[in-house]
Amino acid sequence: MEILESPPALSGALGGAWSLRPLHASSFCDTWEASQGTLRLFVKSAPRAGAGQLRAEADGLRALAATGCIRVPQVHALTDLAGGGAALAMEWLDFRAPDARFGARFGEAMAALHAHPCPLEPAGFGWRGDNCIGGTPQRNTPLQPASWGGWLQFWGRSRLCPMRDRLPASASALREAVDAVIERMPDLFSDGYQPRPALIHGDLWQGNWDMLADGTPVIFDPAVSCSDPEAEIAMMELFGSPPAGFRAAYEAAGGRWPSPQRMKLYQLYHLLNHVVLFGGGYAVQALQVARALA
Ligand SMILES: Nc1ncnc2c1ncn2[C@@H]1O[C@H](COP(=O)(O)OP(=O)(O)OP(=O)(O)O)[C@@H](O)[C@H]1O
Repeated sequence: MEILESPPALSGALGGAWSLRPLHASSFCDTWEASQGTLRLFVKSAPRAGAGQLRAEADGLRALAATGCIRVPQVHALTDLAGGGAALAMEWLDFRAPDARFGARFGEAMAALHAHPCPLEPAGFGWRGDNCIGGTPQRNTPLQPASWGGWLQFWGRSRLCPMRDRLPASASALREAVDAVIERMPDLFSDGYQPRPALIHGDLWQGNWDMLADGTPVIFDPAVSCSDPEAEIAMMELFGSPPAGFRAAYEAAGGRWPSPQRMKLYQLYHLLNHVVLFGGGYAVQALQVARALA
């Protein structure tokens, strides 16, 4: 992606006199290191098309920070840019390679987040606004009651169905398999598990967590919602895996690992998203998972 915002314009939008160093461009935004004296910020800027995604990211970071359970970059400013764009400035964080005890600290922090009371009022599944998963819009229309039945409806209506509808026309077998999974969903809870809504990061692949110099785990680039926490673990297990020691600490602190069937159910959503975004071999993998569940 080309750099869309000129450094002087962005510096002005952030309050002036910032020295800006371009870092990289993702599918929807540019990233910058902004410095002013000893103050450093990590800044994302996006044109109109990506501005909503940045606003949702800021909202998600603030919601995660408000739980007090896990470290996220603090939002410094969310600013409008000319032409309907937006810039999200957050504190600059220096990461280190995870140490031997990192997984345990991370597992404890995630268990605390998943045990934290659902911030939606009244409690339910979804979120106060839609956001994006990767570059794909994610529907979060809140759904009460916060019961097992409510969760099944939410995962069907707001997760699997919208993603199924975005599949390419050529993916008719996959669409049918997804429909069969939706029908079968109640059977995947025959162990009596009753999910309750908790705030989850929502997109916790290996590229969205790291460690600070003092050992503190940090999560960033969220796609939050109030969901079954098992869905978070399933995502962590899909692309890469949680660090050594995570699972033992997570379970010791009261977190629950998904059953093999629900692991697949929740991973299917992200695999479908990868078919939508990248196509190719993800369609084969998604079809295998869907057929194994249906
Ligand atoms: N607050 C921060 N301070 C310093 N570096 C950061 C910060 N947040 C993220 N980074 C670095 O920038 C990289 C990209 O961040 P992030 O995932 O939020 O951006 P993105 O544009 O959505 O990227 P991608 O498209 O790769 O997901 C991260 O992998 C991390 O190394």
